[in-house]
Amino acid sequence: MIKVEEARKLILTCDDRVRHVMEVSLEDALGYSLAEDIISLIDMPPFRQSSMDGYAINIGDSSNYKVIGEIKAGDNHDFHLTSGEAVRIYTGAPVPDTSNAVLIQEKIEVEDDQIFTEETPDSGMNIRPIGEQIRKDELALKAGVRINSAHIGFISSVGVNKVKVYSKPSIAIVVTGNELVTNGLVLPYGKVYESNGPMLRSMLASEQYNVPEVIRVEDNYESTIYTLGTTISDNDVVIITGGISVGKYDFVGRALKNLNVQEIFYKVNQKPGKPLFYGKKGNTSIFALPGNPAAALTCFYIYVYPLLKTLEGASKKELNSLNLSSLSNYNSKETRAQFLKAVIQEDGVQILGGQSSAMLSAFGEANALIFLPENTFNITKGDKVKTILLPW
Ligand SMILES: Nc1nc2c(c(=O)[nH]1)N[C@H]1C(S)=C(S)[C@@H](COP(=O)(O)OP(=O)(O)OC[C@H]3O[C@@H](n4cnc5c(N)ncnc54)[C@H](O)[C@@H]3O)O[C@H]1N2
Ligand code: MOO
Repeated sequence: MIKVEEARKLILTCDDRVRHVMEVSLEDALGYSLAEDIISLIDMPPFRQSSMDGYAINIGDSSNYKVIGEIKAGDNHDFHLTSGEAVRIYTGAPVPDTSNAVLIQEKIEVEDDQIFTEETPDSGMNIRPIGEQIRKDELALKAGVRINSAHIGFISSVGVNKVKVYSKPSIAIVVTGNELVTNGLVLPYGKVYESNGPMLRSMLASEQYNVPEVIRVEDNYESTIYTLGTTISDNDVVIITGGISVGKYDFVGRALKNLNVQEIFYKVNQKPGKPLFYGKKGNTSIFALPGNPAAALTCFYIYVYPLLKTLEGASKKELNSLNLSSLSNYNSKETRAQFLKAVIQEDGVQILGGQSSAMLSAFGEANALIFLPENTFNITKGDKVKTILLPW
């Protein structure tokens, strides 16, 4: 059985396919990874900008200033201020070249066209210099950045409205099992509601992937071969759940062999998710996740997620992790590496109850997975543990 660390390395290193680049408008760019550096088209801010509502002054010798005009945000007129003169100004408005400070209005007394201040103004105060954030032709975002909403705002502010990005992989979800019933229908004895499909679809949606319809396949060798054969030839990534263990009616492994899928690894020394399979056929990556729902979701985060990020050209491929103090004592006889559902609190991380790979209730409560390496039998409160942050 392969170790978690080796399996993760294989995921991150075994893909060398050429990625397709396309140009999208900024409003469609959320969740795509940049295929090229973004260079600022302008200085930002483009002019000396007031950061407060108040008075732009030309610092004089006394605390009195004469107000000679007004500049609002968006105005395009300049004033020539001499020492001791001021203009009324508002946040975001251009500060005249002849002004060297902005006084906030709360600290000003006004009488007709005269203002008085008790402040001793510092040169440059409350004025954002030209290019304070970024200069024209400077690097705004590096290729490989996965575009979030802040990036869209930032790129927009520097005048860029189209970006080159890598296209997203096409993904199929196949769930296997005679026992699966669509949620909303009557549940006969011996059956369970199909939950892996909706869970993985929503996971893909939340990460801005194209969301496929879930494909169902019964526990039958021929139909498993047929369904997997077509989905593998039509997609970049196929995510299968269930039927990958060793039972007589677990047909996924045998079907993948029949379809000449190259096994990269099968079975990882971990809990949950021991029977995880990862393989390739041509340029298609195939994951067979264990059917147990919490095992499937854990394997998604730890293995499928970094592969998807690799395929879409993102430079950051894995979930963030921190070393945090455990708030719980934990004992186990497990020799496999473990991923434990956990909640990060202000002063550390708490291990949740309900760790069974068949149970999703604790996963819903969790915001992190604690990773315990192989042969970790005891965790004592205060021990540092590797804590992987879930992206929700
Ligand atoms: N003799 C052994 N038996 C098992 C082993 C083993 O090493 N030797 N490994 C166990 C482990 S660990 C896991 S995990 C499971 C994985 O089995 P499969 O991947 O073949 O999954 P299934 O048997 O098809 O299903 C397991 C469980 O999950 C439920 N399930 C499956 N798909 C869905 C779905 N889409 N929605 C909701 N629930 C689903 C299914 O009904 C089963 O209860 O094997 C152990 N066995
Ligand atoms: O790999 Mo299984 O997930 O321990 O039930």
